[in-house]
Parts: sequence; C-alpha cells; structure tokens
Amino acid sequence: MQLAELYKVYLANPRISTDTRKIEAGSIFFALKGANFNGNAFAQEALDKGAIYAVIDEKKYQNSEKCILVKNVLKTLQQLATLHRKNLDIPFIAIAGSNGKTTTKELTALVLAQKYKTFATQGNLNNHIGVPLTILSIPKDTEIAVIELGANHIGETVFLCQIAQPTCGVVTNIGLDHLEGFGSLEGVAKANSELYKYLQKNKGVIFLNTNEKELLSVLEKLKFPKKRTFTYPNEKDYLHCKLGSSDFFVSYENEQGNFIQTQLIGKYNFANIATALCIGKYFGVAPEKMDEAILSYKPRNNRSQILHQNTNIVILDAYNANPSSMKEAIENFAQIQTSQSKAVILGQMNELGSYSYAEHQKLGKLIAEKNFDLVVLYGDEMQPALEFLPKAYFFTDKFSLHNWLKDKNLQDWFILVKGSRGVQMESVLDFL
Ligand SMILES: CC(=O)N[C@H]1[C@@H](OP(=O)(O)OP(=O)(O)OC[C@H]2O[C@@H](n3ccc(=O)[nH]c3=O)[C@H](O)[C@@H]2O)O[C@H](CO)[C@@H](O)[C@@H]1O[C@H](C)C(=O)N[C@@H](C)C(=O)N[C@H](CCC(=O)N[C@@H](CCC[C@@H](N)C(=O)O)C(=O)O)C(=O)O
Ligand SMILES: Nc1ncnc2c1ncn2[C@@H]1O[C@H](COP(=O)(O)OP(=O)(O)OP(=O)(O)O)[C@@H](O)[C@H]1O
Ligand SMILES: C[C@@H](N)C(=O)N[C@H](C)C(=O)O
Repeated sequence: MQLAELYKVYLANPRISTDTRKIEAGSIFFALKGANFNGNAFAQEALDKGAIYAVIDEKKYQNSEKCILVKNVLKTLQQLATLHRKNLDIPFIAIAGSNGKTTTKELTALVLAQKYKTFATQGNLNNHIGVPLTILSIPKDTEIAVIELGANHIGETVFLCQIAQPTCGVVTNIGLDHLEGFGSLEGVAKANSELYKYLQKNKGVIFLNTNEKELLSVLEKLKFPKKRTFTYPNEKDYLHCKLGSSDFFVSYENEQGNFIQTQLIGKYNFANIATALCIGKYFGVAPEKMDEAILSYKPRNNRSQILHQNTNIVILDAYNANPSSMKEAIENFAQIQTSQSKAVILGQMNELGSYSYAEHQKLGKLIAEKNFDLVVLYGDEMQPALEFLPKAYFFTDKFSLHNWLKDKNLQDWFILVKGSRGVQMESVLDFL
C-alpha cells in the first residue's frame, strides 16, 4: 500500500499499537521486529484482539484483507509519522541532551499547558520507534508539542529531527552518557549539536542554559544567530536558586521576589526548572501560572524521588546513571545536612564501553571524599571503585545484596539509591 493511502487509513483510525500484550481495540497494529520477537507473527492475534488493520512486511503472514503489506514496517511507521508531522502546523519543541530530558520535558509541558493545548512525549518514548509513536498520538486540536529526543549514537538525533521537524529546541547539557556509542565527550557534543544544526538550517529557535560551557562552545562554532537564541540566565534574569540545607527541595525566586519551593531535589533540577520557565516565558505564559505548574510537579518513576521507607528516608534516583548524573546526585546528597547516618547504595553505570574502568574508579574516589557512613556497591563494573573504598560492601548478585540488606536492617538512615536502568536498583527498596 502507498504511504498516502495508509495515511488516509490512519486519519480515519488515528491510533497505533505495536504490542498485542496491550493492544487497543480499533487501532492499527504495526508489526515491528525486535531483539526477541517478529511482530509479523502477532498480526493475526492483533486482529483477533480488535485491531482494525495489521501492517506487516512478510507476505507469508498476509492471511486476511486486514493485513496491509509494506516493504518495511519500521520505516513505514517513521514515514507515516513524518507525514503526520508535516500536516501539524504547530510549534514543536525538541528536548535533547545528556541528562534531565524527561524532567525538563514534563516541566515544560506543564508550564505550556497553562496556556495551550499541549501534547508531550509519554514517559520516555524517545527513540526511533518512540518518537514516531509519539507523533502519531498527537491529537488534531493540539496547539504545541514537546518532544523528547533520545540518542546513544551519532546520527540518531538528526534522524529523529527529520521525523519530528522541531521548530524550537533545547539541549539540556552535554555530559558523559552513552560513551560506548558516542565515543567521547566530543562525540556527545557532536551528537547533540545535530539538533542545533537542524534548527540552524530550518531557522528555528534554541533555548540555551548559558551556564553550560560545552553548549556555548558548540554554538560558537556553529555561529548560531543570537537573535534566534533565547537564553537564561541573562542580564535581566530573575531566577535564583536556593537550596535549603534543612529542607532539601529546590526553591527559586520568581519575578515578584518570592521563593517558590518545588517538589524537586538537587541543584541539577534547578536547570530543568529554569529551562521550562524560559520556554514558558518565550511562549507568553503568565509568570504566576508557570509557578503553579512547576509547584505541581512531583517526580515519579525512580527519578530523584523522596520516599519514606519504614524509618529510613530514601532518595530513589535509580532511573539511570552515568558519570555526570552520578556526580550531581552524590554531591547533592553529600551537601544535605541531617542528623541521620548517610548511606549510598549504588549500582554500576552501563554503556560506558572502554571508559567503564576509569569512570568507576573516579566514582570511587568521589565517594571516598564524601565520607558517607555506609557505602554499598553493586555490579561487576563497580569493582574499580573499590580501590578508594576499602570499607565498602560490594555485591555482584542481587540475591546476596538483598539478603545482606535484610540482615543489616537499616533503621533511621538517610539513603541515596542510584544506578543504571539495567541494574534496577529500586529492587533494594523492599529491604530498607
Ligand atoms: C520493538 C519494541 O517496541 N519492543 C518493545 C517490546 O520488546 P520485546 O522484547 O517484548 O519484543 P521485541 O522488541 O523483540 O518485539 C518485536 C515486536 O513484537 C511485539 N510483540 C512481542 C510479543 C508479544 O506477545 N506481542 C507483540 O506484539 C513487540 O511489542 C514489538 O513491537 O516490549 C518491551 C517491554 O514493553 C519494550 O521495552 C520494547 O521497547 C523497545 C525497547 C523500544 O525501543 N521501545 C520504544 C517505543 C521506546 O521509545 N522505548 C523507550 C526507551 C528508549 C531508550 O532507551 N532511549 C535511550 C536512547 C535511545 C537509544 C536508541 N538508540 C535505542 O536503540 O533505543 C535513552 O537514553 O533515553 C522506553 O520504553 O522507555
Ligand atoms: N540537568 C541535569 N543534570 C545532571 N543530571 C540530571 C539532570 N536532570 C536530571 N538528572 C539526573 O538524571 C536522572 C534521570 O532524569 P531524566 O529522566 O529527566 O533524564 P533523561 O535525560 O530523560 O534520561 P534518559 O535519557 O535516560 O531518558 C535523574 O534522576 C537525575 O539523577
Ligand atoms: C534507560 C536509558 N534511557 C538510559 O539512560 N540508559 C543508561 C545506559 C542507564 O540506564 O543508565
């Protein structure tokens, strides 16, 4: 079937499913191929469960007129999203960068929703499949879209830009994430500059955190026109961060000179808040409405959450980890004043490739400088950190870690839990 024809089918039934385990009746099923399954094999099941069409790319599975045969299902999904985006004449704000994309995206969407019908990426659906699915979920009456772009290799951001066609964009920061794929910090900078280059070519606007020196140097090299850059802080900047030491939530000073206490911890989250306010200001959202929006945001899903776990207070920051975000989280944890004993329970940082040894070693050094009362490390790749931490407890299997924590029976501790997604450090919660 031709793309234009498929687009008509989509417009009449604008819901897409890719998974028969959570299929929506009335949706069009796209049979993707993945590491574990061939989606084509689920086409019939999708139709049986209420999908109105199944888009497949293997003829042998075409056993009804409801099966639409295309050359490549993934490419078709991406092309359909590109076409749909072209037909949405609204601002698209792309959020890229090493750390803080999802939080910045959530805050920005809440701020913009005070004035516009806003649509934002759900959860973390930010890759070559997630971005097309996001775009194909955008309702017709949407006035503004906030789209997260994820990447772990060079070329991926520009590819996603061609689908999402952003009119504005933010690179949150350039840090040491996904070094295996990006190759180096320069690689991370190059990958993120793909968004800037796209916006440069298409006369877009960028929102810039001028505290991020790496971003400034990328822009300098690109000679991005200043008049299309909306920055913070600037001369008239009204935002000041105040990190209380007794209450650890981030406060900021608003235009009226009042301190707004948010539900977010960590100075790093101030940058995310400031970006959202900067974008809101650009789009004319009233300052008091923006404050309301920021105040309402409470992080979920393992991202810098504060939990009261029996008698312990836990900062659960186990959504992901890389050298930059680990450093921020540890420094923030160290500066919080409390009478409680402090423990860090940290899982290994994934996707660091040849940097893994040295970066885990550096992490060990940083932790040692902070003199926490208890250090617990998990994962094979954490081993080099032990060089600086002779008293740390180290585990390479979850069963032993959990049993040890259960026996230790920590009471009235202040605990930071962080690690890469792959090591799922949130599992320790049941033993705290
Ligand atoms: C293809 C797919 O969507 N897979 C999801 C699926 O995985 P599963 O292992 O079960 O199956 P397969 O992938 O092999 O299956 C192929 C298809 O068959 C379907 N199917 C399977 C069984 C069945 O009974 N019925 C079926 O219909 C199946 O649904 C497939 O369509 O399920 C998993 C559990 O829900 C999903 O995790 C898996 O999703 C994959 C990983 C995915 O890419 N999903 C995107 C929608 C997405 O955006 N996911 C984000 C995470 C993005 C991310 O990691 N971003 C990175 C940077 C980008 C890196 C990029 N280069 C990359 O490679 O991704 C970042 O740092 O932010 C998310 O889920 O949060
Ligand atoms: N501005 C920031 N600078 C450094 N680290 C940050 C920043 N914002 C968030 N983090 C850290 O990153 C973790 C994940 O936050 P968030 O999900 O917002 O980032 P992300 O870039 O979307 O991550 P991912 O690419 O994995 O989706 C947080 O729990 C926190 O530890
Ligand atoms: C979860 C995914 N978005 C990510 O950031 N992965 C890195 C490698 C991690 O989990 O730390």
